[in-house]
Amino acid sequence: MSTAASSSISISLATNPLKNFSLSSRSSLPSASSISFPSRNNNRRLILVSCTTGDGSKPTILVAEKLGDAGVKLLEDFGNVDCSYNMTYEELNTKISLCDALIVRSGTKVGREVFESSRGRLKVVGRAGVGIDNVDLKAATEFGCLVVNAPTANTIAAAEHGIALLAAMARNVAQADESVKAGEWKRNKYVGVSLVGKTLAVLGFGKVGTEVARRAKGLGMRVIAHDPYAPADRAQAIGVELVGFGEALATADFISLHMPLTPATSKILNDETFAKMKKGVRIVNVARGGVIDEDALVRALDAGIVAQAALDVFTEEPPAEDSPLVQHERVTVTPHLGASTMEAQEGVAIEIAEAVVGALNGELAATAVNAPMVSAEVLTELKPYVILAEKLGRLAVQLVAGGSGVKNVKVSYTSSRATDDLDTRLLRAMITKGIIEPISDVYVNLVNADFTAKQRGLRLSEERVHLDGSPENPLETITVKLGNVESKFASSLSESGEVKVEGKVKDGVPHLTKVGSFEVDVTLEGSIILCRQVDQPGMIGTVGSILGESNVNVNFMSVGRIAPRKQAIMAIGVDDQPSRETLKKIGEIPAVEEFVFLKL
Ligand SMILES: NC(=O)c1ccc[n+]([C@@H]2O[C@H](COP(=O)([O-])OP(=O)(O)OC[C@H]3O[C@@H](n4cnc5c(N)ncnc54)[C@H](O)[C@@H]3O)[C@@H](O)[C@H]2O)c1
Ligand SMILES: O=C(O)[C@H](O)COP(=O)(O)O
Repeated sequence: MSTAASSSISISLATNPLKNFSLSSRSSLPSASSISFPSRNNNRRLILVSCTTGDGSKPTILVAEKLGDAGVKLLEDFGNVDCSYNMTYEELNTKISLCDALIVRSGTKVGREVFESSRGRLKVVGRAGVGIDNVDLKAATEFGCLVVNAPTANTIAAAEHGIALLAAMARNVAQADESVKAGEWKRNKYVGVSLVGKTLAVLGFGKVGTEVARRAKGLGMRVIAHDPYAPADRAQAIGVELVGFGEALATADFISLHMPLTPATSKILNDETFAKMKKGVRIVNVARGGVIDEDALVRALDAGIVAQAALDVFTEEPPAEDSPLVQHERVTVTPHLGASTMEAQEGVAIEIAEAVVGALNGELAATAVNAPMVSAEVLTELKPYVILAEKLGRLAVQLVAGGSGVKNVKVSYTSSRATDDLDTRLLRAMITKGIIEPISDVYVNLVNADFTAKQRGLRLSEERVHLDGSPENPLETITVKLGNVESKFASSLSESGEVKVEGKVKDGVPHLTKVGSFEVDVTLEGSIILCRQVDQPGMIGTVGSILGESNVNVNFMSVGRIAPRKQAIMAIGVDDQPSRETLKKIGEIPAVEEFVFLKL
């Protein structure tokens, strides 16, 4: 048992002390213990999103497009795997309500209807590849569904395909092949152009763009690149000059596209931008069809601005058979083969299977697309604070009369470390989870916490307060205050009228250290009974006996008081849920002015 004196004397108590008690619980909630944390030496396991199925049954993983055998095997070792290729959108929407995870490539649209039809069961979408333009990320986030991709395993394959198309286009390989097979021998017609000494503009200097640039340098080309987000030193290191978009267009003999399809890059090559290119430019696209206005490309080909194009990707896949672009004599096409090497497909399958299994285990792969990433080291250090954050949110909301009225949340983090060192996204998400879940049937995780808070009109403001002292711990205290609410336990109100709870981590264990203006000290395990009483001898014994008689195990007790024989708060940690009858007996102790039972 520990006793703490209140640091603040001015507590406003109701003139007619409330004698109330309330049972607040939601036993079906996922508990903080379902969150798993990475070991320090496993860098791939980075953050948490509680994706576990909850009832202990094996998860069902729907694989909607051909996935390499090694990946399927990994999935089968973990869950029930349903490989259903070539489903219609309607079939997918029907099946999805029975699935915990879905794995797709670029050929499956994962729209809002998929998340709606899953009715909350779908916890992770794995994109076996890079581009996630076929997944409705906004809808996924709203539904708390994690999206992971496999961003690295097909980089080389895509770059090699880009180079293959570049060389094939320059030397008319596809056209000449078709001609010879048709019985012709037209050596003069298929004279090509050389690559050496020509300028290649790489648009999108990310993973694939960089590998294309490296290979093009090896072919003796001058390589420039445009990418507003690429670091200059990476370009410099391989002898590539980063230039503005206009300069890239105006100087390139060849343009190779390697940016993602986003609202900003959609139809980035259009009538206006084609007009700025060198006459006779040649274009390769292994990124996404949508980055080119395909009608404008046909016009530019016909006008002689673009001499040739080599395309692996199209706005609609497959494109219409009679597409003037596909049928154009000076256009070389492949059916989205960039990632299609044996090696890349095995790699992608393993990469995505590991990420999906990790997510279903309650971890998050380093390749999360719609959730913040926190390094393994930070996560390990923050682990007890994450639990503290959720429990403080859970306690605070249960202290509010009619908890659903909570709109204003103020969170204060004190730390003796530099305040900008503290990444609070994880803590904020867990406080939100703690506040929202006890008063709704919404499942909150790291993916949808901010969205859910916004949707419910919950305004959460955070402040980081620097304390002098040893920066050994990432945090000293976390305080959660709920403003503009009425409390069902008047003593939990701060001087400024907010429901206030404060906690800290002691020896790795989260503790409640303050309620309103009263200091307490109780571990945040099991459930808590808070009693306000007139401080007098025998109170602890009286309450302890009532609980003991009902076989309720007390794990911790703490009393915080204003002054001897004045108001005090007794915090009692209990392992078991007391019956209503037991709680009623506590409420009937004459010195008890108000009390509340809170489930963690
Ligand atoms: N054809 C295929 O089979 C195939 C295979 C792999 C990748 N891809 C596609 O290739 C593209 C690139 O893949 P990656 O792995 O290199 O991705 P990446 O994220 O590593 O690189 C994309 C780069 O594009 C840059 N970018 C974003 N907006 C831009 C803009 N407006 N202008 C210029 N650059 C911009 C980004 O800063 C980033 O550096 C993606 O669209 C991906 O889907 C296609
Ligand atoms: O974005 C990608 O990874 C590529 O376009 C590959 O797509 P795929 O998985 O459909 O081959």
